[in-house]
Amino acid sequence: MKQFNKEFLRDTWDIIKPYWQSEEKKIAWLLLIIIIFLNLFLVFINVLINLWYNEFYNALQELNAQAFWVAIIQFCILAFFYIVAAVYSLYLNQMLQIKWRKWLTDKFLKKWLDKKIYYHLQVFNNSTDNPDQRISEDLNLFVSQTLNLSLGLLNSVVTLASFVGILWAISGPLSFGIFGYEVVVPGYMVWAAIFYAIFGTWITAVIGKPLIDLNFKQQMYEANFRFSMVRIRENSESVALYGGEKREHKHLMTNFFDVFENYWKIMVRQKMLGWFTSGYNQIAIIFPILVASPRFFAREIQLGALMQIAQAFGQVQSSLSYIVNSYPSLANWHAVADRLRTFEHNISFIEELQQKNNRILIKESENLRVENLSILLPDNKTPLINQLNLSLNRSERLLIVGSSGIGKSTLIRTLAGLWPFGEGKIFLPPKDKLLFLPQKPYLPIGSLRDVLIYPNGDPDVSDDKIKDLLISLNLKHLINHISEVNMWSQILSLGEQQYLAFGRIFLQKPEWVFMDEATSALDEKSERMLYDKLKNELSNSAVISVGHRSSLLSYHEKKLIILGAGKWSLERISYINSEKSFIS
Ligand SMILES: Nc1ncnc2c1ncn2[C@@H]1O[C@H](COP(=O)(O)OP(=O)(O)OP(=O)(O)O)[C@@H](O)[C@H]1O
Repeated sequence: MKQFNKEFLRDTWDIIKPYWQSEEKKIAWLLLIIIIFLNLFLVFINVLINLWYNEFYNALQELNAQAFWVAIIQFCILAFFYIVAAVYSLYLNQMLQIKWRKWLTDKFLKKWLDKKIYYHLQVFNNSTDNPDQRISEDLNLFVSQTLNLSLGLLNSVVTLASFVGILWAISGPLSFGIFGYEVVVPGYMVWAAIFYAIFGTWITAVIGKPLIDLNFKQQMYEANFRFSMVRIRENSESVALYGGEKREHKHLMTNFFDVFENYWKIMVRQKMLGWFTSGYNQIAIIFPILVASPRFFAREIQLGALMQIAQAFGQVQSSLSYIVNSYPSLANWHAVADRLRTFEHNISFIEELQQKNNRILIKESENLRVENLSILLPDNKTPLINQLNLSLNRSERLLIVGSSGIGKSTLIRTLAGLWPFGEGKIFLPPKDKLLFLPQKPYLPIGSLRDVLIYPNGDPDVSDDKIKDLLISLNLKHLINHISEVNMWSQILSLGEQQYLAFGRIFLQKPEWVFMDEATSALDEKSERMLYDKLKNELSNSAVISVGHRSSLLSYHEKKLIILGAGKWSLERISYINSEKSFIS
């Protein structure tokens, strides 16, 4: 098993502890205490049922009908309390699990989405595979396994302690002669149960050990297989246009082959285990009676005591087995906790990276001002832009140009506070006055209304206003679908998506608009229409655009040319005449 060292325990405790000290701590502790109480109560009823065995079977042996009926009524009462406690123990346990999971999910989601960590994890730290899986599956497993393992162990220890005493008291000593000596084994049934349980669980562990690793791999292979299909779904059009079905099919079947092959290994292993555990469990029914029978036939004990011994033996053996068997469960729990720990460590790594690289100072101000801004690649050496200085008022418009891959988007990323590599100062108006439109228009899953008000628009904006906007954006055919929830990014053309993204500007009216090739999929006429509308409706808003087309020049007053190797030049765009032709 992986090591339960100090570091592991400290990190795992750090994941467990906060919930029990949070604002939900009262209800959490109350639920936990009730669950523990119910578990102990169940053990107590088991002890009473064990005593009942004695009376019931003695009544049968003595053909005592009255005692028989009294025992039946006693059993009904015990069974009633057992059922109520068992049902509520499970119900409250699940309630605690889902509450704890909800709290942890919220915490992890916050951490992941806070300070753009999700973005930086993806771009700068590839070792965090599938954060989605960590937050959905691993948190679920962690919570359920932590509770079930600790409660299961508590239950087993208390059961073991209660029944070892009973078994010791009722089993009596076994005496036999060996080489002429009289050997007396006190409480011999206890030793028999310990021997039986340890033997059984040891063999189970030996046969079942490879299953831990196999089950872990099965989860991973299933996730890979699922993810490959999700990728096809997301890129269905591209795959269809390329006609890549054969290649995809082959790839999916290669992925599925891992699932198949691993499952086959699990099957074979489980069959081996099945031979043993079925036999072991069957023998467990007869074994204690067999071992206790000499005293029964010697008339030292009655049928009642014999059955009581058998039941107590079963309890001791099964709780001991649980404790020894918790080995694979603990290994599984360790693996889950490890994945959550690495996730947390990677988040801290990114936070450190952000701190270390915070040589780009971003401060609030009324207008945009950039002072001595140098932007580097993530190697922290290769320059994209050196010592950039520029300023922009609210009424000005800046066009950023340069060849592909030269660093235009990276400058926008830096202004947005996403790019940590470099140094210098950026003075920017407050975040709620800015709107960034990225190169790939992002349409969240939801209605067209949700798409348009994303991320911070007014949710109560009237349908009429949205309809008018859609009409003005040449999207009249969408006005009857305003409230239709859909994956719009899969339905609308790229140009239509850029229209919608642009629509956000007219609806949300930001004072500062940053656009990274936000009209690249539109024809020149549509692009002009949008920029004209922008000029008319948001005449007091500053615009910073990245673009390749010369037709964009007429909508801007300044031009920043990024030349490569850190070089740049900033120029004022001057009109030659009013016929929309320009030199810069
Ligand atoms: N996460 C990253 N890790 C390493 N290099 C990166 C990363 N992101 C961008 N780059 C590199 O930075 C350079 C500038 O990229 P950027 O996206 O800013 O170019 P661009 O001028 O916007 O290009 P285009 O006009 O094609 O959109 C490119 O060489 C790119 O490969």
